[in-house]
Amino acid sequence: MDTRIGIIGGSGLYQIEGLADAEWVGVDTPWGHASDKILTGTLDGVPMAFLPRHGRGHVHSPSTVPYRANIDALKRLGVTDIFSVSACGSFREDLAPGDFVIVDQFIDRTVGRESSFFGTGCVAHVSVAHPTCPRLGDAAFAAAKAQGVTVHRGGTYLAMEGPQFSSAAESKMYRDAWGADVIGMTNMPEAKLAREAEICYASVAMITDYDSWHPDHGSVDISDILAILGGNADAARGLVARLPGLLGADRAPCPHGCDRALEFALMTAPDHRDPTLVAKLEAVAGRVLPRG
Ligand SMILES: CSC[C@H]1O[C@H](OP(=O)(O)O)[C@H](O)[C@@H]1O
Ligand SMILES: Nc1ncnc2[nH]cnc12
Repeated sequence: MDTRIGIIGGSGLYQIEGLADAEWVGVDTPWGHASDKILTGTLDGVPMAFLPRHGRGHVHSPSTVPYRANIDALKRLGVTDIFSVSACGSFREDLAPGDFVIVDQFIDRTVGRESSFFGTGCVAHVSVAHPTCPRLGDAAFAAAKAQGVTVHRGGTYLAMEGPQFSSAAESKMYRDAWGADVIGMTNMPEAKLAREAEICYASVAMITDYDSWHPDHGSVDISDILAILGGNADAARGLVARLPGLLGADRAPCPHGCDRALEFALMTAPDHRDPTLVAKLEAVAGRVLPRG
């Protein structure tokens, strides 16, 4: 199988440079429009697909990002491995603004977002006990190190609904009682949907602030975040540019099974499946859902 790397760029990362045969392509999905067109091309001989999560010009809020359409569109383009890049607040003194964290766990506090491709007429249960792919995490960590940024391997990302930032009480609870390391508004349900679509997923958190718990730092403020993001954009693009060289063009099956997540996940008996939903699932679950 061939590698195709998908990059979902978060706040401050709306395009990447250096792709050969670069082209912004629109992809139709049964889940609606993706956040934007997708920038396709190759880098070091590896096919790439870049999607700005909020759209160019930052049109979508964390709550209105079309997460299902985004993952479906990347799957349709043949993406095998997704790297998410996100701005995040920090709950730890040693995760300082400007640092990168390779997230490996999530606490999902989002509400009211469509968080599954499956449902009535085609029920499936995938495991997200380990929601990120260690192979991609290793690559992101190595790329960040080579880029010269301060990077931390592993951390728990609390996904909140937003768009408002947390209260000081929430911030302290997430940190002290729940043990979260970083906070953002977008990696859920994105990571869950990538797992359902059998795409490996890793998350690079760019720390922009100490949220609102730190006694020596004021409450999180968007102007501080933008200043850090501006300084980080080149490092994020440099990290991305190193990924094709680390992953290579040929892809073996994922040793952690991300690309076989649906193997035993389907619950609905074949003769009870809703043909309309099954048709919508063609891209993300066609491997395990043969159509008559
Ligand atoms: C610009 S601060 C808040 C905003 O930034 C993060 O988005 P992303 O994960 O796409 O980088 C955060 O989750 C909020 O959506
Ligand atoms: N403190 C914070 N809370 C939620 N999302 C963020 N994105 C960047 N900083 C954040």
